Amino acid sequence: MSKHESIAAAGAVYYLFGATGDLARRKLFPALFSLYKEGKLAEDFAVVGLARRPRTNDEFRADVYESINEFCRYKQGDDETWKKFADHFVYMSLDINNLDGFRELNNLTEELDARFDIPGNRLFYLALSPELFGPVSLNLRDGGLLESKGWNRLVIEKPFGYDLQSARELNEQLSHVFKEEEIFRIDHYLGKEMVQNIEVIRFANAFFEPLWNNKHIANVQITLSETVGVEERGGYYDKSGALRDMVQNHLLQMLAMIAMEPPSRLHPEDIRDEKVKVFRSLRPFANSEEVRRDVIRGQYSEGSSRDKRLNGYRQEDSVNPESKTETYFAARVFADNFRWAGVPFYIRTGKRLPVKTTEIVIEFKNVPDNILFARRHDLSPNLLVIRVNPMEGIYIKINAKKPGVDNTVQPVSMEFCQSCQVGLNTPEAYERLIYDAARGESTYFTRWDEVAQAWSFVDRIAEAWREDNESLQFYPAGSWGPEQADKLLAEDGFHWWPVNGQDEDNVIWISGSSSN
Ligand SMILES: NC(=O)C1=CN([C@@H]2O[C@H](COP(=O)(O)OP(=O)(O)OC[C@H]3O[C@@H](n4cnc5c(N)ncnc54)[C@H](OP(=O)(O)O)[C@@H]3O)[C@@H](O)[C@H]2O)C=CC1
Ligand SMILES: O=C1O[C@H](COP(=O)(O)O)[C@@H](O)[C@H](O)[C@H]1O
Repeated sequence: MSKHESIAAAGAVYYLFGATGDLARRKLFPALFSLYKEGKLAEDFAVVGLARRPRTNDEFRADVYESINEFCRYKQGDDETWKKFADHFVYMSLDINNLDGFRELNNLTEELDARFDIPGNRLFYLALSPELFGPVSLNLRDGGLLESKGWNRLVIEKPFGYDLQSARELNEQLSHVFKEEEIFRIDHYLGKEMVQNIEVIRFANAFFEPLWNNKHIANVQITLSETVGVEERGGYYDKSGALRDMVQNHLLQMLAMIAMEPPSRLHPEDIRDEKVKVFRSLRPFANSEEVRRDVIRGQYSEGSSRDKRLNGYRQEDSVNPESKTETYFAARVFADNFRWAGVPFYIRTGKRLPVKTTEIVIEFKNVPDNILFARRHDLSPNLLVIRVNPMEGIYIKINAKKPGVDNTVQPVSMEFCQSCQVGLNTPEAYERLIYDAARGESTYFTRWDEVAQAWSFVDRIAEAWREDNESLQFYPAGSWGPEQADKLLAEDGFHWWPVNGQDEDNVIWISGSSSN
């Protein structure tokens, strides 16, 4: 057996619903090609692109070729690899609502099984708008596509519902056709290297785990900031807003990874059980006053970045000119459990902020007041910063003696820059997630009870906002969002730590990256 064969996922037919769409072009084709290049897809697979638009197989392969050229971390390179890869791709025009089309798809599948020696495994990837998730599942069943002798898996994109009620209805529809263990709900943040690294940083380091509690941690800050505006996605985003688009999923998932107890076994269900416990312990907002006190809701107005004028949200195409949708969200959240009692988690996300970054900051409590240092110097708190995106790495900030005779203390940062070591060529989240789904590894997919708990937390906020016409704050595009988000921390004696170490002029950097 060659090295590659030992890591390849089991052969399967991959049905890519939404094959002419944006996600397929920017993420899914490139991810499949990278997996193929690395031997994680052997030769016993086929990809069927599905959408309504007509395409010949050759036209479809040309689309895939262009997408890889533009977005893949591996370019096609040698023609031989590309030709072999492209040969596995076929296209079929299909309307989700046409059951006969699914029967035809079943016939095509039999041909592909025979041609590529595929053992009857099926992976259905729904890169479609969410209202089609239910109908596709029913037609897959009624069209006979689930009757093969191998496994069936459904990979489903976000958003999973609009609120708890609609998520329940969707889940109910899917559960008539697929078992929970066959459903792989994507949250692409769980596919990111540094989000997966949280478990290792926490549970494989004697430095951190003993301190990982309310005795030693003062607060946790999670920032997911974006420079982009709503772009062409107004149709979707104006109904969703930051709360549903980013908080219900990515931000709460990262919070759960930080806050969860160590699982008793490294089994997907044990890990997901621990995350559910965190969601259950989130203190629900009791009424709209509490939401007003602890949650900031903003929308970008006209502004600028690097001398470029930027439209306000309401001026964007396909957005209601009187929209009250939030493009910024910040909140103070508590997990009411033994480990985290009293520790605020500050979470924020926004569009049209000054930088694109995702960072998690763990701020430790200061050492006790002592005659040696804490009374004589203004000590900076120790920080552990996990850089998720786009730079990957961690740094810790500690206090050290400034060289010289006057015995002063200065902050020193020690950095592990993962991006500098492996370049910007780490696997994309979608590569990892497609590979995991093909291997039946569900750890980094969200289970139904996690999704439901996250919705019930978020729904209380949405409900309070529905009645409230005043809490929306406007912030200039290109700024760090409403000032109220700073006040939220100031009330507790904290401040947002600058992202990317931006104002760390006084910090000495000790890098763990370049010499390796
Ligand atoms: N784009 C992104 O970056 C991200 C997207 N997502 C999620 O991924 C999903 C897809 O998003 P995206 O690719 O941007 O959407 P697009 O609108 O770009 O693509 C939608 C796709 O669905 C197909 N489609 C629409 N109606 C039908 C139908 N009745 N029958 C068959 N095919 C149909 C379209 O093809 P045709 O018109 O030819 O039928 C097209 O291929 C959504 O759930 C989105 O929320 C999640 C995270 C990021
Ligand atoms: O799911 C989404 O995520 C992207 C941000 O993802 P990233 O990997 O680029 O950080 C966000 O722009 C989009 O609105 C949202 O739907």
